[in-house]
Amino acid sequence: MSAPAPDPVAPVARPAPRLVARTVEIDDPGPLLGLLPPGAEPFSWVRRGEGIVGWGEAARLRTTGPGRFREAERGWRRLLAGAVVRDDVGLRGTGPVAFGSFAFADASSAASSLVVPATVVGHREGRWWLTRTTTGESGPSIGATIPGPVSGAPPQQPDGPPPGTVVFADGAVSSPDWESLVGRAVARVERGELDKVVLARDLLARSSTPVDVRGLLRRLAAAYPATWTFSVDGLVGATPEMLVRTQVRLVASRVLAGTIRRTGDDAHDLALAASLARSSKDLGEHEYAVRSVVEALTPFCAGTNVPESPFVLHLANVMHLATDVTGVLRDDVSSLRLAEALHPSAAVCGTPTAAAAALIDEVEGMDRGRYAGPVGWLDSDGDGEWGIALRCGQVGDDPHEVRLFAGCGIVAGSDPAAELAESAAKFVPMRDALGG
Ligand SMILES: C=C(O[C@@H]1C=C(C(=O)O)C=C[C@H]1O)C(=O)O
Repeated sequence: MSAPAPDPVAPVARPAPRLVARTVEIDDPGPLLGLLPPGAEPFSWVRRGEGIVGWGEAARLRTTGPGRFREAERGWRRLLAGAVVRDDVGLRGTGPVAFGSFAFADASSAASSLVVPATVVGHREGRWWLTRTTTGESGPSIGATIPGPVSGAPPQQPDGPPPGTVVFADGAVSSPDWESLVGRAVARVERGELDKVVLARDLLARSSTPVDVRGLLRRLAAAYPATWTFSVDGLVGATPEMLVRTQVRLVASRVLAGTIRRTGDDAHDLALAASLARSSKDLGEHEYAVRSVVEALTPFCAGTNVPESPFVLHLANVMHLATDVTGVLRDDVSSLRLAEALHPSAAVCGTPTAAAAALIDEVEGMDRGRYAGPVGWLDSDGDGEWGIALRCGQVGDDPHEVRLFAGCGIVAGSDPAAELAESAAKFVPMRDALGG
């Protein structure tokens, strides 16, 4: 006689998955981005060769809506509560880590995620490490097992295929329409409805061959060494803007706002940098962004340090006014909690935040998805690094397609044609990396 079928309504005991992570020190395996294997979704957070890369998936948390940060953080803590960790290195970013990327808007249809890769390789301060993480059901047996032995460094991978031929098409809004909506936003600012709004546009890239994200990352890192080269769930880019980084009780944020295009002529670019540093329009736009970050950080800090005037950050395509804000945290607060508090800063939304967000909703004509949202990673202590997802593109379900994004801060006196040209300059990193 066969066994009775299980009662479909009987409660099934389903213990939370248990993370089991092991970190070991390894010899220099060569460039981190060269380690990403073909055929696996790549995770990356790398600047000047340091940072972390990962592949494979041990665990994934998916959230949406206004509670997307809190829910992700709760999920991460739940995963860690039962984790079995052996970490022989003990640096920031060793032990289990989650890469994350969060939607810009509460109402976005894009899901936000925290993903724990099965393999992570990291490099910082002259040391390299390898973390392998698995998930099992919790229970007495798995609790006793640490994966191992962890073998040596993974090998460097051969270069992927060369980029295909890429054609670009308008995204949600054509260039002339975007210019006119910028004009309408300038009028609203000049009427006093708000001080600043950041408006973005998208471009659709179609490649003759499937896009190789690993190749994009390598080309972005080579051309933009001052940026953080990221890849999380198909969102790929090289951001110059650090929303928040924590290390024990120290917190830092790099605020950018105020932009000028480079010409390629060094002497002329130096003169442009000097004019940017004196431009009252750009200094005003920058001040809004710095203030929004300082106001969001202050409740968490025993003290903050805000330089009196910005410096000029030189990238290959543009130069930005930049301010590095630092602080000492009062309490044990995670980098993700701080990213939530800081998002959206006036660098990507505007001032006042609610009015700017409403105007973006009203006129931009697209869902930003995870563009301009926090992207980065956090570890089991809550320390991590969260950039703002800029100079990036979202690889589609069809790997021949990438949706690129760029935006500009609009204040009183902004010129729509100049803003369109600035947005074009901000597309350059991804356009070049795609081979277009
Ligand atoms: C919105 C973007 O960039 C932001 C807007 C800037 C500006 O308007 O000057 C500068 C840097 C970023 O904070 C983007 O790159 O898409």
